[in-house]
Amino acid sequence: MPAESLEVRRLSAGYGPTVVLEDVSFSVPAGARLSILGRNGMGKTTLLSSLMGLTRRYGGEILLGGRDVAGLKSCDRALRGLGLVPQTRDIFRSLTVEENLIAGLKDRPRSALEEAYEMFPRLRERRRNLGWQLSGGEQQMLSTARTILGRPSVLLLDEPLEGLAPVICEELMAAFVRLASGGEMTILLVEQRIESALDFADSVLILERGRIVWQGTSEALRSDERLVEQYIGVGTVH
Ligand SMILES: Nc1ncnc2c1ncn2[C@@H]1O[C@H](COP(=O)(O)OP(=O)(O)OP(=O)(O)O)[C@@H](O)[C@H]1O
Repeated sequence: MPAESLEVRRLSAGYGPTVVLEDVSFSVPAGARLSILGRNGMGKTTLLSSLMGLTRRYGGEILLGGRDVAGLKSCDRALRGLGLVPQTRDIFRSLTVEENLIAGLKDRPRSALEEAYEMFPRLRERRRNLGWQLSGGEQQMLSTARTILGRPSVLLLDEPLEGLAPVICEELMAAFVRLASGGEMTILLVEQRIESALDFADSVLILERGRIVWQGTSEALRSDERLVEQYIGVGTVH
């Protein structure tokens, strides 16, 4: 499935009676890369979960390739092309690495597993190990690889670098950039490391208490230290 555009219009969502996201609107062209920033607890994970249909929606539209998927169940959104790599690394702990990857293939041939092993050689070495036997970083690799194997048209990444060694982080970010620039996927990234987030993305949005307080290009944010300090709470971005 090639990359598709994503447009979110006035989305409000939360958990049970608690509204977390309010009136969130943004759009990402097909094949573009967006980073979502904000301090802890500001709603970044809730935004990705809401796009995937895992929260309660109070209002708004989610247009994937121009068609509203907001009324669809999570599994149907996945079939339409949305793919989430959650912060919780939801791998099957009692299945092997290879069985986990096979579960992500959807209707693709088994030979496609090679793509995952090329991206993460460590997973090939551990392909007969069970999910629970993997380190945190390896679980992160497996969760990411399994979602990418399904070839989503819009990929949602929730802190995919957590627990990975710096050299693997760099390789992984380069792989994400290639997937987007090759027109294969549109990518939304939640990432705490602001430098990685800015290096990765064309554009950025900042969430504060469930609302978008700033949207613009990575370059514009990089050159405005005041904004970074105000909304993200860190100093200079180099
Ligand atoms: N399952 C849930 N039920 C009720 N409230 C929740 C639930 N998950 C998150 N929240 C609340 O929603 C708000 C936003 O949380 P969220 O996890 O989306 O923030 P975040 O920006 O991703 O934070 P972090 O950077 O720490 O991961 C917080 O106030 C949090 O307490």
